[in-house]
Amino acid sequence: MTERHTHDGAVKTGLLVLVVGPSGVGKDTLLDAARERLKGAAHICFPRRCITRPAGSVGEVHIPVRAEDFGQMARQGAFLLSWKAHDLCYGIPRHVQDDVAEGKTVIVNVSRSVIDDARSLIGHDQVRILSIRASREVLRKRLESRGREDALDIERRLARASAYQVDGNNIVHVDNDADLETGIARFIAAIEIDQAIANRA
Ligand SMILES: Nc1ncnc2c1ncn2[C@@H]1O[C@H](COP(=O)(O)OP(=O)(O)O)[C@@H](O)[C@H]1O
Ligand SMILES: O=P(O)(O)OC[C@H]1O[C@H](OP(=O)(O)OP(=O)(O)O)[C@H](O)[C@@H]1O
Repeated sequence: MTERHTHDGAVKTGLLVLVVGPSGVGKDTLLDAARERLKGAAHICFPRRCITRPAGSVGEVHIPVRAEDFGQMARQGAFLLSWKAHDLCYGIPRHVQDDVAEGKTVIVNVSRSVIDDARSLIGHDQVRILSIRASREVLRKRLESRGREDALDIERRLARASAYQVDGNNIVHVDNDADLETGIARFIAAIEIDQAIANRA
């Protein structure tokens, strides 16, 4: 277990917080709000993801990577975690492992399919899962309102919603089925619970 001692002697245990949930549930929106509201917490970081999605697309600010370069980057060890979804490739930069080892809390949006990989790489006790939930009807409305995908891609994303079950330990479910401010408050509260647990570690 890696720890970092702050100026007041408090012990900060490194954490990798994985934000997961079906497409359209609100992961990126909640992360953007948390990034803004927690920007004063120096030990909490929200790294950008490498995605083969064109720069400037609707939604998250990501690190654009050309599809023809992604495979080589992965083979060269550029990513701690990587996966394919929605005809895109996603990578979490390798430095995240060092950030956690230095005692930081790192919060990232990942596929449900890589949760066990993260637990194996980082250690079960240092991985927390924030599982964002909303009904299928809400998912459809949000994907349509987002306007980033066409009708076929929306149907494919909705079909994928039930493709994975989130199980194991250190999971906090966050229901994002109400108004946005309520969802943000619940999300921030879940992060603060993780911080309290880490401080007691
Ligand atoms: N609680 C909420 N209430 C209303 N709209 C929301 C809420 N959470 C997210 N949204 C909207 O739903 C859409 C999908 O959110 P997004 O963060 O892109 O989801 P994900 O990253 O999980 O695919 C966006 O247009 C976003 O503004
Ligand atoms: O494997 P799953 O758990 O179904 O997740 C599929 C993908 O959706 C999310 O990405 P992204 O946020 O770019 O897509 P979204 O905004 O449509 O959720 C997540 O980071 C995965 O890359």
